Amino acid sequence: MKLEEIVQNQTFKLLQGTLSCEIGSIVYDSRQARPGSLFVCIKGFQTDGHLYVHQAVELGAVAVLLEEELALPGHLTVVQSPDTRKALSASASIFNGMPSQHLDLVGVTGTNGKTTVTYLVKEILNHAGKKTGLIGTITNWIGDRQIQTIRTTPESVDFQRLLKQMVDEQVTACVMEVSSHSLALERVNHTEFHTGVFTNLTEDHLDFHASMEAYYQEKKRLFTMTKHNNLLNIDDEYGRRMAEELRSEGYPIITYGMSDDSDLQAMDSILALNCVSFYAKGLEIDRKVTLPIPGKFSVYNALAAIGAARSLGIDPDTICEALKVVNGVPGRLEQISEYTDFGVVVDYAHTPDALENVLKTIRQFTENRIITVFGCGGDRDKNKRPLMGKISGELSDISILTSDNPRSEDPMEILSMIEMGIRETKGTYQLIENRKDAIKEALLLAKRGDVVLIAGKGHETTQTIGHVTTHFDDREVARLLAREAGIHEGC
Ligand SMILES: CC(=O)N[C@H]1[C@@H](OP(=O)(O)OP(=O)(O)OC[C@H]2O[C@@H](n3ccc(=O)[nH]c3=O)[C@H](O)[C@@H]2O)O[C@H](CO)[C@@H](O)[C@@H]1O[C@H](C)C(=O)N[C@@H](C)C(=O)N[C@H](CCC(=O)O)C(=O)O
Ligand SMILES: Nc1ncnc2c1ncn2[C@@H]1O[C@H](COP(=O)(O)OP(=O)(O)OP(=O)(O)O)[C@@H](O)[C@H]1O
Ligand SMILES: N[C@H](CCC[C@H](N)C(=O)O)C(=O)O
Ligand SMILES: [Mg+2]
Repeated sequence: MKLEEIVQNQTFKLLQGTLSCEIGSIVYDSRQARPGSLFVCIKGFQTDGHLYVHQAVELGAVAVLLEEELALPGHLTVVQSPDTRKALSASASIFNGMPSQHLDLVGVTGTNGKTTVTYLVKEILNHAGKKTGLIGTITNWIGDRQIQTIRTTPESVDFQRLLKQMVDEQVTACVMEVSSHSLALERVNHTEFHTGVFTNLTEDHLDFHASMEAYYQEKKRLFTMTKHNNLLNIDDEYGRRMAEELRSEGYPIITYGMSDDSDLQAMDSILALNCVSFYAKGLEIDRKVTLPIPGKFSVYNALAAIGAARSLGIDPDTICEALKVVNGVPGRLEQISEYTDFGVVVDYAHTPDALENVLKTIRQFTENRIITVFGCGGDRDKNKRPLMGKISGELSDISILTSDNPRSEDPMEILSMIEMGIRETKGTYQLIENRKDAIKEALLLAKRGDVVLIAGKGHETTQTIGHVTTHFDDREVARLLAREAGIHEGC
């Protein structure tokens, strides 16, 4: 595609060269440049893409889109933009043929529940016989083909390319997680969402967003990009506020929750050990729904999925049949079946709200004590550390504080921040920096009827300490320790 076509609707200044040059790929990382590339310089949080133009040119880039003027070889085309992040997403969308216009795209945002809701929606759409795409934290899917991912919501170039691939492979609907980072960093601009879903908004990512208000405003941006419906959880205070604001701004909304004024309402919920069931009223569902995932929050996730599926025109019978038999989501309330005397559950709760919900859910079904192993990520929101400590102290019988991707921070420093919160409670706790040792200790302490909750890493298969990332999977560790314990007893 010619550069003039790519930048046609953008504000830019041609500094040198010609817009009629042919572009074969768009890259924002100099290391990805190849002959025919357009290299877009992004001023980032860690470094500045302008520093790597020469590497991109050496690798074959023929054009550069930048913010700051640089002295560059005369054969290059150089275009200046006031905001290269915005220019990147606009260019990526045009370059890939505006793929979001050729399939039904559902965007799910909120602090907790995005991955779970996207999995539920995908299962419903599969059940309805649709070839479906999924973009999110654990993995991406094009129909039955799995594609690895490192981001919850990819950078615009990678995102638009993936959507185009889906369109090329006859995917008719895609459901994706839209993180607040992606909204703030313009990753999903120039995208047409069929339906938007808001799960909830609670404390997280305040390292990145200046305040809860800023976090809320970023999330809200998704709902100004939707063509058909916006589904909002009005039992959440931010969801209710968003519904009121969007309604008065003229955007289409559908509300869901347990409140009487919800368009889609869950009534008479039954929360059982391995499932939830409720009567779903509204959106022509009007019947009992069962979901084989426990916890009150599963009722909300199911409502969100039902609403999204109805918005896409899926009939109520298909939705309910699909929900009845859904598979659990990897690393979300995943039980480690090797343990029979006591329960062992791995869950991705890494925010105060998620930890509270998951502990309250487990408490309902625990005969004896809850032993919780958890930590907090380094180089991430520090405010949540004492909050999570307090929640675990109040809702667990024993807490074992340990490392969860300490990244560049001192692991013990993170633990002492969590400890500040737990100290406000009467909870018993230990600090064990090494995560495997911490899990082992919890399993040694566990007695008949207890539940060991290993929280924070869920499906993750790595642990990052300093700049070193090694293989680590809570589920594997728990299974390995079960085998070791078995061998030990056998002797
Ligand atoms: C805060 C944040 O999201 N940062 C993202 C952002 O980084 P950045 O803009 O600061 O980039 P940078 O590293 O300073 O580099 C600047 C530019 O130089 C380029 N560069 C760099 C080195 C080089 O040799 N050549 C080169 O061209 C880089 O490609 C980049 O374009 O853009 C990068 C490229 O897309 C991302 O990799 C990076 O994600 C970082 C690693 C990250 O950890 N992001 C997390 C917080 C994130 O996005 N998480 C959300 C989930 C959150 C949730 O809901 O829970 C997600 O959607 O995944
Ligand atoms: N609707 C919900 N409300 C509150 N907590 C939830 C909800 N759904 C799931 N959780 C809890 O939050 C954890 C994370 O769930 P999930 O992965 O679905 O959320 P997410 O929004 O995708 O998270 P991330 O931002 O890390 O991608 C789960 O392991 C569970 O403990
Ligand atoms: N999407 C979240 C995941 C956190 C998971 C936790 N295990 C950690 O590493 O902090 C984030 O990037 O903040
Ligand atoms: Mg997720």
